[in-house]
Amino acid sequence: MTELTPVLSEEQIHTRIKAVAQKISEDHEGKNLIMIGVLKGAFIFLADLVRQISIPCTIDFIGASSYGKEKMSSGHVLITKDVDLNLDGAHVVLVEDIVDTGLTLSHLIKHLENRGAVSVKICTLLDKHERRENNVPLDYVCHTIQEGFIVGYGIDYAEKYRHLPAIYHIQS
Ligand SMILES: O=P(O)(O)OC[C@H]1O[C@H](OP(=O)(O)OP(=O)(O)O)[C@H](O)[C@@H]1O
Ligand SMILES: Nc1nc2[nH]cnc2c(=O)[nH]1
Ligand SMILES: [Mg+2]
Repeated sequence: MTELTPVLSEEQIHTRIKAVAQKISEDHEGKNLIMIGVLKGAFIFLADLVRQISIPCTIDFIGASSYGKEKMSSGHVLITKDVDLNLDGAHVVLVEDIVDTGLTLSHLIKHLENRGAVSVKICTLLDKHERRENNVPLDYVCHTIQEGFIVGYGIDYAEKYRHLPAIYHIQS
């Protein structure tokens, strides 16, 4: 039987989003800010985060998938959709739902720098420590968790549970 245990409520998520959005806005005052969400998992987080940003910014998405994984990362990152905007001279905030091994991010940071971004900062909803392999610098972190498999608020297990408004541990 599949069991969902609450980890973060909607209120806990939104309180941190407001604080992090304020910090991103302060740090990027006067800069060409592009907020880039990593599909699919970050789609809900990005939508809530940008509505709390108080300076002008543009928005885009990049599609990435660590293929072959169910609850395991395979070690390969595939870019399934590239950014459409021109990144020359841009200050990018790359928005992730969860950082686990760090593999997806380390691949995407290099890719965005190669596309011409002046700076690439990382904003993640969840920083999960358990399986970190790549030491990526996380500039804006909403919540830290140690272990377990998470679903909800954009984050899936086998494409299910993304629609849940809060965050849960899943056990099957
Ligand atoms: O730090 P890592 O070990 O690389 O794992 C984190 C990535 O894994 C998940 O995406 P996934 O590739 O499962 O695709 P999805 O966003 O479409 O669900 C999650 O959304 C992150 O993007
Ligand atoms: N759904 C889900 N995907 C992940 N990808 C890397 N870590 C996780 C996790 O805890 N949950
Ligand atoms: Mg993802």
